[in-house]
Amino acid sequence: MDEGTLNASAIPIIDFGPFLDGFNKHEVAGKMVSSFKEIGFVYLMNHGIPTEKSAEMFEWSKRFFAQPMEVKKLAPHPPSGAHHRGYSSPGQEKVVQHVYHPDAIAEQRAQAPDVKESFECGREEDELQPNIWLPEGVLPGFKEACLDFFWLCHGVELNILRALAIGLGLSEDYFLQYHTDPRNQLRLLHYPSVPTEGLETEKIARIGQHSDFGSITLLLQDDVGGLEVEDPNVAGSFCPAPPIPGALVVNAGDFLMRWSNDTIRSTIHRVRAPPQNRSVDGMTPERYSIPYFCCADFTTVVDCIPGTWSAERPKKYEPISAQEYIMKRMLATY
Ligand SMILES: O=C(O)CCC(=O)C(=O)O
Ligand SMILES: [Fe+2]
Repeated sequence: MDEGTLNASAIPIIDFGPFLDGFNKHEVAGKMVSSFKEIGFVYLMNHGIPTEKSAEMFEWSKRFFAQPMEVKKLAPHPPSGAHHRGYSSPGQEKVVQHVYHPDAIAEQRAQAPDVKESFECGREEDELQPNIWLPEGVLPGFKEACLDFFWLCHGVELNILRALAIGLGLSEDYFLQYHTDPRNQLRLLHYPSVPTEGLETEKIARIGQHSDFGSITLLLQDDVGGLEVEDPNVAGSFCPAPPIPGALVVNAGDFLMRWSNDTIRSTIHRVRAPPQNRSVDGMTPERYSIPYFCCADFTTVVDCIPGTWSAERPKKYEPISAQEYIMKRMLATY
């Protein structure tokens, strides 16, 4: 692995409890924004997702991925990334960073496919990207568990957006006006056990380096490890973001970077072999994670927030339509 100048402790651990109970909102909000400005990631404790709820969701994820391939394919992800729902088998999706030409995408995919499988869902009423479930009677309870978890994460998202607004000196509900019609995506990820050598020699990837597209991402990971975050001061140098029991990893996506005129970072990250060699017989153990991608309403035009730009510090980004940006990036991954 690359030698980073950051270490695990470079991503601050913040107790969100005093924000939620109103005891010390401004201090928590300030710490979160500082950390988003420095590294784009935080570990949140007391975030509002009860431990038993995340444990249950991981159990459902394991049950889903343990189904035979022909069963999982009964909820098939469509061939295009524009309808990002249902099951994708290993190699079907390749996450890329601002690569849009089909030949260039094909080349990256051939070099190192992402060896992961995933299941994506949104809210049930999303008419633009309808959910794709297993047929009735197959894995009963799975759909309800996913939808419950989707809404639980949405509540946590709104609280984090409130804190970020306060930390940026805006009114508490500033970002809420752009998050009224959730186009969010709950993703179950399973990285099967693979030869460690393949990961080390980069012939295979777990997830290639990328920034997230939306406002913020909430991420739960199991205890295997392997998530790495780019050192914001040294391009190409990565440090581990190891699992911390009970913590929710929260990172800023491209929209927050653009809203804040590049003061908040949408940091590049990837998943590789876990830092401690955990191979057994040359195989890296399987890994499960659950990201929840929070997106701005598709009608939003994401533009630099007043106060983040001036004659001396011009806007770095043109205003963009949230829907167009998300679609452009998703199309490049399938
Ligand atoms: O599996 C992980 O820990 C990270 C996944 C991720 O970065 C993504 O799906 O965007
Ligand atoms: Fe990501």
